[in-house]
Amino acid sequence: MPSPRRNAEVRALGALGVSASSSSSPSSPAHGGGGGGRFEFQSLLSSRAPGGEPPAGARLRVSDSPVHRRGSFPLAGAAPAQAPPPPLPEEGRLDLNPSFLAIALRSLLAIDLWLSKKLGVCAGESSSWGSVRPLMKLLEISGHGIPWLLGTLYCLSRSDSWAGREVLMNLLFALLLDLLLVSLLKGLVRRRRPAHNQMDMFVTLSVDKYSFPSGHATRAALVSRFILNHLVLAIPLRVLVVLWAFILGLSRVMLGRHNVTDVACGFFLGYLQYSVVDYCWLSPHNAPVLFVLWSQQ
Ligand SMILES: CC(C)=CCC/C(C)=C/CC/C(C)=C/COP(=O)(O)O
Repeated sequence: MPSPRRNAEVRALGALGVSASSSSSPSSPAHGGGGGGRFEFQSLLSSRAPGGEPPAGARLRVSDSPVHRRGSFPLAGAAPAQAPPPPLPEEGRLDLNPSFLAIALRSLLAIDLWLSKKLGVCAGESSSWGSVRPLMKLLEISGHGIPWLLGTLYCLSRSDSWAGREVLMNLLFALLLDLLLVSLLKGLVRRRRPAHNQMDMFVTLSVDKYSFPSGHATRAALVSRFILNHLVLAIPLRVLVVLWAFILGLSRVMLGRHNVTDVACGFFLGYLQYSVVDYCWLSPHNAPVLFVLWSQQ
């Protein structure tokens, strides 16, 4: 009997449109293209007995491709192959032993793309929720880096208390750290924005052609955590801050700017960034240079 684990792996790959062993087109990235290799799940399916006969658990046909037929085992009950197949040459063979983690990640990505497309209801004027698009774009500006940076600088210049200056200086540091980290990650990961996105965003940096992680989501999580921890607000206002962050994140997917994972990871990153800011909290004691402007007045 094939082990349940093997069957599950083969089924999961089938669901993803990947056959466990097949002749693949070199140009097809979904089939590990670029190298023209075949996916040969050797360790899954070819743990043969020393005599060349496959173990009972390996009597599982996963592909009908000619290449695989040559190197695979027949279905249980079918006539056995006349001679054991010659081993595939090492060169040019792409061994792929997908772990459950890899399959889970691929499945997650497939779900991510599907869900993001479904939720992208404001991606264009003609989309099903196209009439809400202007509102979503307004929300987009509310989480943009420029208003937050300029707003913080303005408040800093007007602040007349040390406590206020300290908080604002740390908010400025948080916003700059966020811009830096998001730009670095976008440049490293280079995940393209969804195909249905229209690139009509208000002032962007060059890395903003990439989508992972969502800068709006990191900022929303960072700023809302910052506000909740450093401003004394009535409960309804606190709820409003959390709602703003959540809706801003959702609007990124609805506008077609991001996939769901870009936003989810963005929220997580922004949450972590706040912890870093809190840990490195700047004050006139540990960073007097930053406060020197005011001490001279
Ligand atoms: C000081 C400095 C370099 C300011 C630049 C501010 C700026 C242009 C930020 C870009 C904000 C933006 C468009 C982020 C993209 O957000 P996603 O949610 O689409 O990743």
